[in-house]
Amino acid sequence: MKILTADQLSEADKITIQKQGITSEELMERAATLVFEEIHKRLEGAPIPIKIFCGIGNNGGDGLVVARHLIQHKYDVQVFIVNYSDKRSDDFLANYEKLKKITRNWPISIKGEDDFPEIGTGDFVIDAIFGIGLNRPIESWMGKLVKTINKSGAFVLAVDMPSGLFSDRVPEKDAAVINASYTLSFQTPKLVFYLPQTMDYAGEVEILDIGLDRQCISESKSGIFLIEDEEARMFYKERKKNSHKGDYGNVLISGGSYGKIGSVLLSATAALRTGTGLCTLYVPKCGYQIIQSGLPEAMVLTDENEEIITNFPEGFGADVNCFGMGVGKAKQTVEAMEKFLRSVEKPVVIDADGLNILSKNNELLKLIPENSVLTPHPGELKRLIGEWKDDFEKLEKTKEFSKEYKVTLLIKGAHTFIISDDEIYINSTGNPGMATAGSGDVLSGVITSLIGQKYNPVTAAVLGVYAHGLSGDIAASKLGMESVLAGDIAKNMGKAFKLISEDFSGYEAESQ
Ligand SMILES: NC(=O)C1=CN([C@@H]2O[C@H](COP(=O)(O)OP(=O)(O)OC[C@H]3O[C@@H](n4cnc5c(N)ncnc54)[C@H](OP(=O)(O)O)[C@@H]3O)[C@@H](O)[C@H]2O)[C@H](O)CC1
Ligand SMILES: [K+]
Repeated sequence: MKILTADQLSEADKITIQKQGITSEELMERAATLVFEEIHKRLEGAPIPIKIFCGIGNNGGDGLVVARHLIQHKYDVQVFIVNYSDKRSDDFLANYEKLKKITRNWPISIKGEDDFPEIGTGDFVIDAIFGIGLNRPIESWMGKLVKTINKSGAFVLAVDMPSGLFSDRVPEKDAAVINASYTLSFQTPKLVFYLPQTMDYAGEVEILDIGLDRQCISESKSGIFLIEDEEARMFYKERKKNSHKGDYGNVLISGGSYGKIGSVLLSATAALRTGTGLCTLYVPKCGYQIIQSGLPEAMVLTDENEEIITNFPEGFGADVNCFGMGVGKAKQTVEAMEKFLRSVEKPVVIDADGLNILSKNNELLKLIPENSVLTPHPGELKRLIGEWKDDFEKLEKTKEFSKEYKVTLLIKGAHTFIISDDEIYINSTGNPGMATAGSGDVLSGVITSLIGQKYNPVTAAVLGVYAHGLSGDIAASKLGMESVLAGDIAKNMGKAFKLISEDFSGYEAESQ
């Protein structure tokens, strides 16, 4: 799903009104009715106290529409108008009048701290103070109101955006921003729902299709995409009946050192479980028996050194190479990596210590073949591209790096970002159970495997991250998050691809 900016959404808003021949009030009614329906579906008429805080713009207008429907369905509702200015929007005013006609319990105006209501843990708060129209930090008594709501312990549902959260920048430290439990957002996801510094404000996010003009959305220029089941299925290529192992890639994974042979074993297991035809590992001598007995399906080549990699096999001719997990940073290993980079022409996958070697030996960067995939976690990324001020700058600097060296980079996290040139793909699968040793080694194996199966490297990275997360979700649904091991992520890969290629209903049924 495409991610649009606030300006693009406002534009789509106008074009929709024009093309569909509706008024903006009708569009508000449509959007906010969907919010009501979602709430009604969950509350099923429960008599809990609902407090709706409405601003005086269109986000506030949405709040008034939701209030009207809830009252008409006999919910216990009190509306508060956060009366910070006289500049009320037309649609706010129209809905204010409509609300007054259906209830004697008129909205209460809040003009300062003295008007703040008591808010308790048992309340259901709807935040409709500001949406995508926020253009400056929330200040004075309004800021205190936001902080009071946050401290109340009530369940907070944000309409479109948590108030105080900008769609295009990170709030200042101590800024007043609603900490929503749940956000129902209109039409497209917003980038800030997925960035580590801002994602917690939104809580759980659901996107409501409010029927904005499809053509306008598809023509809106955006380089940011949320990757969900639909996209993953689009990328997936079925295995042909008339095929053999040579069609699915000859992969060489080089890595490991004494005490870290498990990293390569995990990568290779993941590559084979992702469908690789032939998998060879290049490891120090000490890894030979471990690999042969741990993964008989893999072939092993050993370095002349017992404990570290000091060389790179010449003329092996793999379809794709992966280098780095567990290799350490010894001088001879750096030389081996240089030899590796000089000897390969096709895109490679570089992970872990391979990345740390690159950040310490910048002259190697220009040797990386075009279209290669680099898979850093945030610490490794920082060593590669330098410090960043905030998540937005992190994205910009990563894009610059990607353009300069013509590579795809991952930024691993709760939502892994895949960055290639000017495009950003945000992954939607995965869970905190995957924050475990070796999880990254498995991911490198999956991406390497997909490149070997002739996916282009960007698609391999996007689909690989998605499948890795989905496999982790399957593992967590069986084992519980705490018990997920990296090996479980590799083990469930087939099931993940089965879901991607078939349909997701089975997974939903199983995880309940
Ligand atoms: N686009 C859609 O798909 C639809 C959106 N809807 C809803 O509309 C809001 C956006 O509404 P808008 O009126 O543009 O903006 P807000 O309600 O978020 O804000 C209202 C005005 O408040 C002023 N402002 C901004 N920041 C602050 C602040 N920190 N303190 C005080 N005042 C502030 C600003 O006006 P100024 O003239 O003072 O700059 C805003 O314009 C969207 O989020 C949806 O909820 C439709 O209902 C359906 C379609
Ligand atoms: K809001």
